[in-house]
Amino acid sequence: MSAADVDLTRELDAERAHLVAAREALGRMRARAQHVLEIGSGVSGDAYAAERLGFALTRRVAELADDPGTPLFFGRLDFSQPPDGEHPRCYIGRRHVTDERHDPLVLDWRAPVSRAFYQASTRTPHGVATRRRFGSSGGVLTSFEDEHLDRGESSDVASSRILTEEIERPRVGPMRDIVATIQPEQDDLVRAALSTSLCVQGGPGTGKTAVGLHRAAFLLYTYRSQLERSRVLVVGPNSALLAYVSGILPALGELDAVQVSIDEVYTAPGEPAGASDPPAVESLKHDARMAEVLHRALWAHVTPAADVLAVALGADRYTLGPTELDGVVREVLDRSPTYTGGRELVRARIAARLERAVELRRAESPGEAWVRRTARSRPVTAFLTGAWPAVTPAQVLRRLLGDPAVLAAAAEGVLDEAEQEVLVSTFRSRSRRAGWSTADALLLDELAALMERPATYGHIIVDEAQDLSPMQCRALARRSTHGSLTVLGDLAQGTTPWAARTWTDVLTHLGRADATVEHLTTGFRVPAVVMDVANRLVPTLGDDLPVTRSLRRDGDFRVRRTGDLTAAYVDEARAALGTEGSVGLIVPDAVAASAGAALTGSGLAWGAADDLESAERLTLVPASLAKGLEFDHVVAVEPAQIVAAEPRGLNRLYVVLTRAVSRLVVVHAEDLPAALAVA
Ligand SMILES: Nc1ncnc2c1ncn2[C@@H]1O[C@H](COP(=O)(O)OP(=O)(O)OP(=O)(O)O)[C@@H](O)[C@H]1O
Repeated sequence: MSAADVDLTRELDAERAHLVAAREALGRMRARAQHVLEIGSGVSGDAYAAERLGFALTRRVAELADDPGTPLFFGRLDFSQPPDGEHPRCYIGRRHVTDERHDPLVLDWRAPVSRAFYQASTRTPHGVATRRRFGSSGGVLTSFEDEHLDRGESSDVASSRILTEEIERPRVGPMRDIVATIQPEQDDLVRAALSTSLCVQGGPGTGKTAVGLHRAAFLLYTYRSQLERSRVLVVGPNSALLAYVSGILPALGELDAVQVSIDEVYTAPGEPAGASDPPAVESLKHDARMAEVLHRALWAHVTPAADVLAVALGADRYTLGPTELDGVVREVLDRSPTYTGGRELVRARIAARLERAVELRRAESPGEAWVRRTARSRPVTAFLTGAWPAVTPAQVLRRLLGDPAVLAAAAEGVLDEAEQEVLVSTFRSRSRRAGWSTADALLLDELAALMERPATYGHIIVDEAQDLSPMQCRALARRSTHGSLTVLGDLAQGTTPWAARTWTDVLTHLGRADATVEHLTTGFRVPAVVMDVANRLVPTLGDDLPVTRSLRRDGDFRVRRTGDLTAAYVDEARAALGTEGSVGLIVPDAVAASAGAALTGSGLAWGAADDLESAERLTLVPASLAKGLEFDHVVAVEPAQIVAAEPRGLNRLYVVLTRAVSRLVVVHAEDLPAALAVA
């Protein structure tokens, strides 16, 4: 061993000793939190406060859990000019660890000081002399790399072995966090202020999902007290992607974000579901024009007063005539209330008018109790039932879709006759027990929000946002009226019939037309040999879409033409299982069931794409569920059939071809789509 090697070994030993000390300190922090929890749960008093305290303490204990498979820090900064009040040397990790004197042993990656770890360069050193990155295996430090920024040394991903290894490591199990290797342009997005609404356009594998989730963790840390009340919502396209990424925030110590699929945002738990709509009807229900139709349909329930309203007090009778009643209704309508709130306001104002009439005649107030009773009295309620009836979203929608005359009145000048006709005929042809369709749930949510404003979130992060319909955007917009949004997506990967062609459309429907669109163009997932093939499709997918430049020089791409498709893909799946990492067999939706049977029949164990519990290395993925997922080895089956299956079939194929982390094999019997075949 040379003298330099001896120095390096000594240095690594010193770092390992720091890791041991940090682990011990974390253990003490956790023991203390556990102790406080035990004392706290013995404290009696206000049950609500006790429950909240217990919850906070339990969470604190959970946050301080140590994962022995991951070192507590992944980087170190030596400052030549430390920021005010900071130590000249800082270790950067997933959470703060302090010793018994409260001195920091590890700084949370989200702390302001840690920013320099991600951003420092020779040009803008942020006071950093040396940046150290640690390599590790199974929780043990195995190596480190130094960049002496003060000597003009700076490495990028390509020249850093530790960064390259992290990016190229096989993917096994769910998606992991990227805190150790966040790139400067990603870091800018992660750390944007809570008040900033962002839209991130990026090609496949450029880290949009990762950026969104790390942004959630950053915001929850930086604006803790504000967001504890107002909450963060993370929205994904489907349960398969949520299952893949749902472990990241808990691994970063954040247990409080709500993660749901887009349908879950607006599906009311109590409403029966199960019906489906033909594609044309579904698209119509996702169209922004439906908002106007629903608005009119609901407010059409408010009608002029027909009779005099009379209440008695003792022997006296007090009345309000139709003109006066209509005046009250008009005053309330002018305030643009919600339907339910407006109804209650009319009730209160009528009671107030009657109170005034009593006061005028008797020169004394009838008393608060009388006013309250009168507001709830039979005559007042009867008037409201006629002029401003209590209705539910389901009643309004059933009447609208079930009665051509009601629909015609609400849709006049908005939907043409053919559109009205198909809405009604589809609804009428449903069996009584069919329940609502997913698109109906969206309409019900729109109606419910006209009646009562929904709870809002402090921040909403929405992934695969290119696929949102105008009506889905509205459902998110009304849940973020007081908050901000992070909108992530790729216009080239739009596959829904209503997928956006421009971000301006999406942002406008989200009520954030002024949000800036940021671009990510470096791909971290798909190797260059595979990306080059997928990029051939890009010119056919939309206007002015950028191609993605892959950072990865490894990887492999093959095409296999066959007369026996099933035998060929089973064979490829089996061969792929012989190598390291995860395997995704992506098939046209129509053959998913038979592919499952073929795999099982051939003795290959496999898991379903949305099965969180599956421990199988082989996953069978219908093309429509591939979005956002990734596998080391992808076997993509029959591109022509994937393309033919839907109007945006080429976009779907682009999604399918960009799921591979290392190797892609395309297996086909039919000719390849022309856009792909061009070499
Ligand atoms: N800075 C980084 N360091 C290491 N890995 C990264 C980095 N950025 C992204 N990755 C990895 O690249 C892969 C792709 O990231 P991600 O899924 O977030 O991309 P995406 O843009 O959402 O892709 P898609 O559009 O295909 O859904 C993931 O495995 C992610 O962990």
